[in-house]
Order: sequence, then structure tokens, then C-alpha cells
Amino acid sequence: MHSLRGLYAITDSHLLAGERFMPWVDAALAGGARLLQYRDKSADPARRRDEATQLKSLCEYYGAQLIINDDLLLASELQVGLHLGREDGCLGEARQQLGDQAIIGATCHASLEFASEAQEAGASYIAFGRFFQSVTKPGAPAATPCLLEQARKQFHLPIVAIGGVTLHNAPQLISSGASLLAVVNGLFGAPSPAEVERRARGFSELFQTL
Ligand SMILES: Cc1ncc(COP(=O)(O)OP(=O)(O)O)c(N)n1
Ligand SMILES: Cc1nc(C(=O)O)sc1CCOP(=O)(O)O
Ligand SMILES: [Mg+2]
Repeated sequence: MHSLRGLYAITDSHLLAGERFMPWVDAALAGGARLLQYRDKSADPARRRDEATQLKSLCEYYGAQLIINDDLLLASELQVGLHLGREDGCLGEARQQLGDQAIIGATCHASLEFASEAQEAGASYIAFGRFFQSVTKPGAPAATPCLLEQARKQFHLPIVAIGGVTLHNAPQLISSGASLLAVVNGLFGAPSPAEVERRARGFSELFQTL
């Protein structure tokens, strides 16, 4: 089983448009991202399959785990992990299709009940959020760090914190119980690959010290 602790980078088709895509992702992985989620909402299956295939090779090179957002078929084709939101299908069916070794994560918003259901259904991690103002998903329901402390006491699964995460606010989330920090804009909003890698190293080092 994979050690699910550290930086969880999530791609964004706007931030990583055009030439930025591979250099920015490569920098995040070089900086120590342990999980990479391919999150693309476009309706272009050929481009999505091509990009996901490139990301799978890059993750294998860095020893990181690739997670596909929403799309069980694509995750199954590539034999990689999957993240499911509340509207993205049945986690139990995904577990049956992807097998016991696949990493399958569940969105739990601010609900310990959702997390309990996800654990029952076979989730590999439970994700709570949003903790701060999110540029990427401003309307996501809000959660508080004390929820992480409750979740750490109640569940044995790795706990993901997401939503407006930055190097500045990350330490309190880790101290409260987050095993993984899922980051979009706080990582990929950087103006250069060098800055992406610097931020990724900064997030990764927090998990060594806290
Ligand atoms: C690690 C992680 N946590 C939460 C989400 C949000 O998933 P969802 O609610 O399905 O929303 P979309 O990301 O699909 O817009 C996530 N993707 N990753
Ligand atoms: C994809 C996503 N899901 C969320 C949730 O609360 O479930 S918040 C979010 C956006 C995360 O992007 P950023 O790091 O730029 O805030
Ligand atoms: Mg989703």
C-alpha cells in the first residue's frame, strides 16, 4: 500500500494552459508532490486521455501516484487512482472495478457522516474542505480545522484537507490532522516552474517537521 502523506497537487486546465502543462507539473513532482490529481472539466476525451497518459509516465518516473478526478472509465483504462465527489458515482462500484490496490478518494465537505459512509464503501482517503477562500472553487462548502481533529480521532484513513491551501496556512492543517494537503492555486498559480518547485518543496518539508 502507498504511504499517503504529503503534498497532493491538483492540476487546473486554466492555470496549466498551453506550454505550461508539463513543465509546471514536472516541477511539482520534482518538488516532492506524492499524489497528483488530473482535474480537467473539458469535453475533449482524446486530449484528456493524452494528457492523463503523459501524467501517468511522469508520476511513475517520480514515484508519485496519479489520481483521475471524476472519470472512472479513464482511471480504469490507465489503471490509476480516482477521486469521487458526492455526484460522481458510487465508490463501491469504483472499488470493484479498480481493485483493492487502487487509491480511491472521496469528497466529504464538512461532514463526518459522509466520511463514515466513504470509509464503509472502501475509500483510500477522505477529503474535507474548503478550509479557506478558494480561487478555484469559491462556492465549495466551508470546513474548520477542528473538524480535522475530530476526523483524526474517528477514522483510520488518511485525511486530505483542500480549499485555499497555501504555504502560510498549511501548518495549522497538518497540526490539526491532515495527512495530505490538496493544492491547486497555491501551487500551480506560480509564475514559473522554479517557483512551483520551491512551493512544492516548502509544502513537502512541512510534513517532515510537523
Ligand atoms: C482531493 C480532492 N478533494 C475534493 C475534491 C472535489 O471533488 P468534487 O466535489 O467532485 O468537485 P470537482 O473537483 O469534481 O469539481 C477533489 N477534486 N479532490
Ligand atoms: C477541487 C476543490 N474541491 C474543494 C472542496 O472543498 O471539496 S475546494 C477545491 C478547489 C481547490 O483549489 P484551490 O487550492 O485553488 O483553493
Ligand atoms: Mg468531482
